[in-house]
Amino acid sequence: MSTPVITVEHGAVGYDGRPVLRDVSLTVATGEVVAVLGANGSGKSTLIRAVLGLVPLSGGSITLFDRPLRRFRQWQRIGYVPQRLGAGGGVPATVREVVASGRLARRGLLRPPGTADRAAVDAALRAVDLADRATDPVSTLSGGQQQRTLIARALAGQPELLILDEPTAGVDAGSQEAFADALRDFVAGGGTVLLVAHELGPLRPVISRAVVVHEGGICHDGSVPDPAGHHAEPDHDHVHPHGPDEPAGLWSN
Ligand SMILES: Nc1ncnc2c1ncn2[C@@H]1O[C@H](COP(=O)(O)OP(=O)(O)OP(=O)(O)O)[C@@H](O)[C@H]1O
Repeated sequence: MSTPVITVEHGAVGYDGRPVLRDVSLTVATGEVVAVLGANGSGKSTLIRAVLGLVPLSGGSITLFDRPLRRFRQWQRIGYVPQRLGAGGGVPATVREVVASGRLARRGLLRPPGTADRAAVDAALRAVDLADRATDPVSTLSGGQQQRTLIARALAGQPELLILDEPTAGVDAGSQEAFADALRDFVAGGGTVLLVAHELGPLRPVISRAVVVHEGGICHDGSVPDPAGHHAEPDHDHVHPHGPDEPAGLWSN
């Protein structure tokens, strides 16, 4: 069995005393691409925020790279792309500047960027297919390209684990394909991915495992279940086995 990158054991989280996650256990091993699926408000974002230490656990434990979360200090090993954060926001930064900011945790604020920093930024821009837009202001990009800029920023830090909250929500088809390719390359290079998604679309073949969150617990952990109405899609190939415990429809809106 490969090394666990994330281990959540009996994790519980509540907001203002209201339980949102209860008794959640999850292990993500090196090289896996795990999709966290579930209906709106089921607790998907809360789960990944807990893994990142952004919300405290009210019960259970989490380890990252075999270290207890409270003692984990090597945050440069993790790249995080939060939900719907506009990269533009009126800031006149170029795509390259935003991506280069992903190097800060590695090189520190006071040291000027070196050859390795520039090479990592170039590689991240290529990975998301935005090298030709590097000198453009982020505000001139489409929503999907802005999202790819944020993914490139995370990749520029050369993380071992990428955590993404709805990376393809509202993103055009071209950007979704580019993102799927970038994930494939990242995993081929030894990376591990945990992402929240509603629609998998072009990501589906890249996902190695799906975890479905339902009412604060994990109700499915295994192969990617069919979304509600998926059979109606024109490209549905009708070859998926339907297990008895398959929570069809639980991860639709
Ligand atoms: N900071 C917060 N304070 C209080 N309640 C919160 C907070 N963040 C989330 N919640 C509540 O916790 C529950 C789970 O939210 P969460 O964002 O984890 O769900 P989700 O599955 O990611 O939903 P979505 O698909 O809509 O993003 C919801 O009822 C939400 O309203």
